[in-house]
Amino acid sequence: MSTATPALKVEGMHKNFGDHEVLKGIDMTANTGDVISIIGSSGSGKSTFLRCINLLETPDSGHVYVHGELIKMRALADGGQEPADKKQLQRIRTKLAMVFQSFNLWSHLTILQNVIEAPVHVLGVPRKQAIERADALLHKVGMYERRDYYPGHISGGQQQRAAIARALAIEPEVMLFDEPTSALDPELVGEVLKVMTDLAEEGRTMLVVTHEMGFAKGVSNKVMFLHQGIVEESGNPKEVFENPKSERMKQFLQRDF
Ligand SMILES: Nc1ncnc2c1ncn2[C@@H]1O[C@H](COP(=O)(O)OP(=O)(O)OP(=O)(O)O)[C@@H](O)[C@H]1O
Repeated sequence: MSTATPALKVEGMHKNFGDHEVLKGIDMTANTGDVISIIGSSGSGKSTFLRCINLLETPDSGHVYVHGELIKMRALADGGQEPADKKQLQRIRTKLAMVFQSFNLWSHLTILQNVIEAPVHVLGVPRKQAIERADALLHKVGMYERRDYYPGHISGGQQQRAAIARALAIEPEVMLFDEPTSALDPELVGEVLKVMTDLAEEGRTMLVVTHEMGFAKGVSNKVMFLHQGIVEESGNPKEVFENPKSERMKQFLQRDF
């Protein structure tokens, strides 16, 4: 058992949308190098959980620690909460890179410009140095040849690989992937999963919301199965897929993916 500070720790996360309680107290620990697949049926709260970690959505309660540092929140009169320290949040967000289902590249910027945007304008990296690093990352994801293209002129798989290079460019401690292959045509899924598998093998810490059971089973070292906003089952993929304990997990696995 590792005694090192976890890369990411979540305690008791709750989130409501109106009367709908979407997250009902989620706990999670990601150690450095963990690749955690978050699986579950549509609407179980997977994306909401990921978005509450980097505060794209504000959790109603719960604690998030990034490398031991608590993201400070303050209570609101209506019972919710909000980030208490904008500067801290901005700094912590640079440690948590997000890759979205729909890529979210800036359409008016070339691929290279997309990748250097945050390093230059948020982190203050000198432009020349940012370009050198971006070029190396674009090589890594097989997108160097397309560095001067605009997102609208390349395939979805290429856009997603560029988005992964953009996420890597801030040198994050944890990468959050929100269904990164769900918007892709089936023939383009493999190229993105290949890049993600390479990152996993390099020892990157990754949380991946996914419907790709091959990835969850074969690449991740931990699996978290959400059902109606609770962690119904979690463990290593072998345990969870080959010897599921909960009836819900058994039913989920019988589905046709
Ligand atoms: N901004 C929002 N406002 C209101 N309801 C929301 C919002 N975002 C999510 N929800 C609701 O919260 C529930 C969980 O959604 P979420 O996207 O987290 O599920 P999911 O497990 O990621 O599903 P999927 O696999 O279909 O993406 C759903 O019922 C959804 O309609």
